[in-house]
Order: sequence, then C-alpha cells, then structure tokens
Amino acid sequence: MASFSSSLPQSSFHREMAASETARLPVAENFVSLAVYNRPVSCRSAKTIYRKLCGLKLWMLENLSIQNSKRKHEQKNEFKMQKIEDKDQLLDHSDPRHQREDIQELSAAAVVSNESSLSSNTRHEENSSPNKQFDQFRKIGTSMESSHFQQTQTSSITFQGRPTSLSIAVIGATGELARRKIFPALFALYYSGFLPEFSSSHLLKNVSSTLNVYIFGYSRKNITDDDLRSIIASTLTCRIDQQQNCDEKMEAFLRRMYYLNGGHDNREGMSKLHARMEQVEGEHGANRIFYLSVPQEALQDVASSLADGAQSQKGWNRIIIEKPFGSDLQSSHQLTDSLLLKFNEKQLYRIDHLLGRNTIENLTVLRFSNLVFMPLWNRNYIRNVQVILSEDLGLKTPEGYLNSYGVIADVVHSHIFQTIALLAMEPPVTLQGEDVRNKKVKLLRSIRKLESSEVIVGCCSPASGSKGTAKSGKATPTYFAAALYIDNARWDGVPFLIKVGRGLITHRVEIRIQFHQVPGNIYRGHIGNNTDLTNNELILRDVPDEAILVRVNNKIPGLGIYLDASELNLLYKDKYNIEVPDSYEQLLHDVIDGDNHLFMRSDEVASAWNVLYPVLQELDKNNLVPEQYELGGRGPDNAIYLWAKHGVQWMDD
Ligand SMILES: NC(=O)C1=CN([C@@H]2O[C@H](COP(=O)(O)OP(=O)(O)OC[C@H]3O[C@@H](n4cnc5c(N)ncnc54)[C@H](OP(=O)(O)O)[C@@H]3O)[C@@H](O)[C@H]2O)C=CC1
Ligand SMILES: O=C1O[C@H](COP(=O)(O)O)[C@@H](O)[C@H](O)[C@H]1O
Repeated sequence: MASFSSSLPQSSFHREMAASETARLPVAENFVSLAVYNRPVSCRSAKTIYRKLCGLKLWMLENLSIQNSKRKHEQKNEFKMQKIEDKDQLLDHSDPRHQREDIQELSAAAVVSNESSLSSNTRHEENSSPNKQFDQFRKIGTSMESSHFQQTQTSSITFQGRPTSLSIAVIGATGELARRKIFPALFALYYSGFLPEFSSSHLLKNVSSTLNVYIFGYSRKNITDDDLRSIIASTLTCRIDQQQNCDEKMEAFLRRMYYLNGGHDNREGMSKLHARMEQVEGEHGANRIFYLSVPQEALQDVASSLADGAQSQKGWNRIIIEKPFGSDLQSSHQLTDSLLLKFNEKQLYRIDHLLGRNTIENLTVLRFSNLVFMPLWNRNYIRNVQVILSEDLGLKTPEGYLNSYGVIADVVHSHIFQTIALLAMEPPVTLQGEDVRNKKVKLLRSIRKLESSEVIVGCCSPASGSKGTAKSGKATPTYFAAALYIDNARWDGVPFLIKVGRGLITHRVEIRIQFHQVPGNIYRGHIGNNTDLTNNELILRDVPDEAILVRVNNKIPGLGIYLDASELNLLYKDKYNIEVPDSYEQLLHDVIDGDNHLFMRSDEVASAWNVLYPVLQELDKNNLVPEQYELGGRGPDNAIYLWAKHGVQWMDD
C-alpha cells in the first residue's frame, strides 16, 4: 500500500483516515492509500491495471504525463459545472402549473411572463457558456474541438464561490445493465474529459473551487470496493480514437469508484450510502446523480428510500429511471405518482437509451435547420411516415431482459412514440428541454387512440426457440405494427406506420418519410408501371450504417427520356471518420448537463400510454391475439395487409 497524502490539503475526516492504519474505506484518490484489487480480472488491459496500481510513483508519472490534457479538461469541466448550476436555477417549466400548453394558451399574460423569465435565463446561459459551441463541436467530433474551446473559454470563467463535486451512484451496480452499459459509458465520459476531475494543478494555481467526480455502486451483494472495481475493470475499453494512456485512464477511473452493500432494507441502505458519500465528498458542496438500474419491482422502494435518505443537502439531485415506464396507463400512473410524491418533476430523467442515438438528435437538426425540408413538413406534401425498428437474431441485449417485457412497453411506448413526437411536433421556442417537451406532449396528445383494427401484434413461434413469457404470464409480444393518425391541422390524414419486431430477417432501424406524387407530372409517361417507386422519399437510416438518403428522380443517360429513382446518399462512416459515442454516454452527458429534452416528462408518459390504451385492453381480454411468426422470417403475414390498407408498400424487406 502506498500513500501520497503528505502534500495535499486534508479535511479532518481525511486526516483521520490517512492516519488510521485500520481505516478500510478508501476515499478520494488524493487523500488515501491505494488498495490493490483482491480479485483476478479477465481482460488484458485490466490485468495491466492490477499490476500498475502501485502508488506514488505511478501517480507522479501519470500526473506528469497527462497534466496538460488534464488542464484542458479542468477548464472544460469548470464551464460545465458553472452551466449546471445555472440550469438548475431556471424556472421550473416542468411544474404542472407551467407545462400545459392549453393553460398557456388560456393565459397569455402568464405565458409572456414565464417565457421571458426563461428566455432571459437562456440568454444568460448562452452568453456565459462557450460550452454550447463546444458541445456542437464535440457532437460533430472534429479535431478542432480542443483548439476551438481553448480559444473561447478563458475570458468567460467565473466561479460561484462554493467548490462542488459530482457523485454518480449506480443503484443496481452489480446488474447486467450497469456492467454492460452504464459503467462503460461513465468511463467513456471520464476519459473524454466530460466528468469533473480533481487535479493538483488547481492547488498549484490556488483556485478555490475544487471539482471532482466520484462513482458509487450500490446493491445488496456482499462485496467490497475492490470487488466492484475488478468486476467493472473487465468491462472497460477505450474507443479506437481514444487509445492513448488507456490503462492509466482506467486505473484513475476505478480509483474513484466505491461500493456500498445496502443490505435487504433499502431505507437503512440509503442512509449508509448517504453517509459514505458524505465521507468521500468531504466538506465540499455535492451534486448527486442516482441511476436506478434495479428491477421494476424494486424501483418504488429504492426511489422512495433514496429520496428520504440519500439526497444531497449541499447541491442538486437528479434521478435516472430505466425503462419500461410502467406497462400500461394504470401502472405508469402509479409509478409516476409515487415518484412525484418524493421528487420534483425536474429531478426525474426517464432514460430510453435508444433516444440517445445520433439519428434521433439528427431528426430535429434536419427538420429545423434546413429550409429545403421545412415547407414540406405537412400533410400537403407528406404521404406517409414509416418508423421501423426491425431486429434480427444477433441481439446484444440479454434474453432475460427481452423476455421480461414485451416490445410494446419496451420499445413502442417510449422510443417509437418519442421518435414520432420529435418528427411531427411544432417547432419549439428554443432547444431548452421544457420547450421541446411542451411541443412533444402536445403532439402525443393529438395522436388518435389506437384501435386494435389498426394493429398487428406478433410472437416468435415457440418452436423456434422463444421461450419468453411476459410479467403478466402471457406470451411476450415480440412484434408490433400499427397505423397511427395525428388529429391536427399539420398531419390530418397522414398515416404514421410503425413496425417493431425481434427475430426478423433483417436488422434495420430507420425512419422513412414518403412524399406525395408530383401533381400533373409531365413525365408520367416516362415512368414505369409502379409510380409509387418514383415518389420522393427522405430516409434517416440508423442501422445498418447511419445515413441520410433522399430519393429523387433523374434521367438515365442516353438517347430518349427514361427516368430512374436514385438515392442521394450521405453515409456517415464515409463522411465522418469517428467512432460514435454509445447512446448511454450521450444521455448521461445530457443528465450531467441538465438537458432533459430526450427524457420523457410525466405527462408525455401518460399521453403515450393513453394512445395505446384500447389495444392493451383488447390484448388483455384476448380479443387481440398475437400472431405467431417464424424466427428469422418477415413477421406476421397480416402486417402486409395493414400496410396495403393504408396504401403503403413496405420497402424495407
Ligand atoms: N439489461 C438491459 O439490457 C436493460 C435493462 N433495463 C432496465 O434496467 C434495470 C436493470 O436491469 P438489469 O441490469 O438487466 O437487471 P439485473 O437483474 O441484472 O440487475 C439488477 C440490479 O439491481 C440490484 N437489486 C435487485 N433488487 C434490488 C433491491 N430490492 N434493492 C436494491 N437493489 C436491488 C441487483 O443486485 P442485488 O440483487 O445484489 O441487490 C442488481 O445489481 C431494469 O429496470 C430493466 O428494466 C432497461 C433497458 C435494457
Ligand atoms: O432496449 C433495447 O435496446 C436494444 C438495442 O440496444 P443497442 O445497445 O444494441 O443499440 C434492442 O436490441 C432491444 O430490443 C431493446 O429492448
């Protein structure tokens, strides 16, 4: 064991810890001994970390070698923390008193006063935060990122006095999702410089604000900090473009990680977690994020115990909740009520990682920043919209999870409805989370209730290996197709066709926007028999190979006039030579940033379930029976008739 506490400032707690030979709990890396992992780890780089956890010498080397890049990150992080503080001082538009558009419409004066209050905050944030521009660069991922940032940031740093750390507690830390997705995403944010990090250079510069990040894991397993570190070490990797010093970054990240065995009473467990967090955070201000990655049945107990026992009193608290968000209107109401009893709406971040995909963010960028599409985005020009999430046999998500929840609760209710909301909503006033959520909920409330005649539900044939049984005891629906209508002036009569399925022949995730035929087309005689094929189409493809495609008609070269339908193709991997961050990474970054536009607000959750209500009832009464389909096939035959009824020939298979 090596200690390097001598030259660094210490709180009384830290002094005690450092002095005590018997002190077992490691606290912040700069104050205490490094423990050596006591479990073997499986991957090569993790073994290297095991070897390298050897104390002071390493620490000095590490600091010498990465000091420059750390300085850069510290500056970034100072901005980010400043921005977070500002965000949480914004008017709470998620408060039901402010959020309902109909109330806003009735009370123009209130709207003006609310919006001016919000926009003045917004203006302040935009002025004070070059981070905004920086984030744009990060999302594009160009190598200009750091130089741009360095050029713009120095004049705008201000500290608001109090040093503040950020603690992220993963509740359910030993679970499948935490290991496979959450910790790796946190690590990626850490090594990319998006988590605040303490560095001695702060002290050298005598800067009073100390920023730091701590990661906590919580479950009921009787393991130690080092056990958790060993488990997590085997799951961490650096992206191809971030390989430099990967082992050191892992090691530094793992040293910030602590485990708390909460035992079988979460009330007691959360108090213990709080005490442990306070120990580690020291006397600083402390913002906390709690990621609830626990089984649905444990969610309410965990949330309520946490609310009472583990929230920071010295900063903000944000709670991330995993999907599914209930299984129908009633259960989601119950969950929402129990959450809102203990938390404010603006503390809640309901995460659906599929919404963190680049394609989803691109959807609104494409819509609202291209004049070429804006005038066409309505029933006069758009004939139908297709939202497709078709998965083949190579699923990475574990069977246990897939078999627990059917695709309706897991994918349709959140991912598909949110995609439609973003695609079809009116333009929000700003990109602020609550502005976007206001427009999404208005759209969701305009979707006509879905009748079972407009729906095909399917189940993989048992003979082909799907043993899934939903929580209800019924077979888990693995396929869902439907035609939705939005009853508003923009979309009246336009079918929105959904198709979600697992175990299908193709793996394809895309949004297709098909335009009407050209009225009075003078080239009609030069098109083949299938005039549908000549409709213009805009396709946002996520899988395979992210791309934006526009189908246009062009002349085939040569004598005579023969038309061909061709695709203008922006293939991302050709244009941008970067590894796209995982969607969990993207969304965790948003939570840290206080940006909630991709997280469903309680009223959005309820509105989406409301649309699905008649179908769920029919399924419940067995009036709607899932059709069996063959694994590796095209899904239920009747789906084809559903498309045909709405004049659509599916193009994806
Ligand atoms: N796995 C996936 O791919 C996805 C999962 N999700 C959602 O994420 C959540 C977690 O899923 P997953 O990781 O697969 O589940 P797991 O069952 O693998 O893990 C659950 C975790 O929660 C802990 N836990 C269980 N019961 C309690 C309790 N009463 N109090 C405190 N901790 C408890 C478990 O540890 P211990 O028993 O030791 O306490 C374990 O660490 C679920 O809500 C799921 O719906 C969402 C999308 C995808
Ligand atoms: O939540 C889900 O996501 C996975 C896709 O996750 P990814 O990390 O592989 O993009 C999907 O396969 C699954 O059906 C769905 O439940």
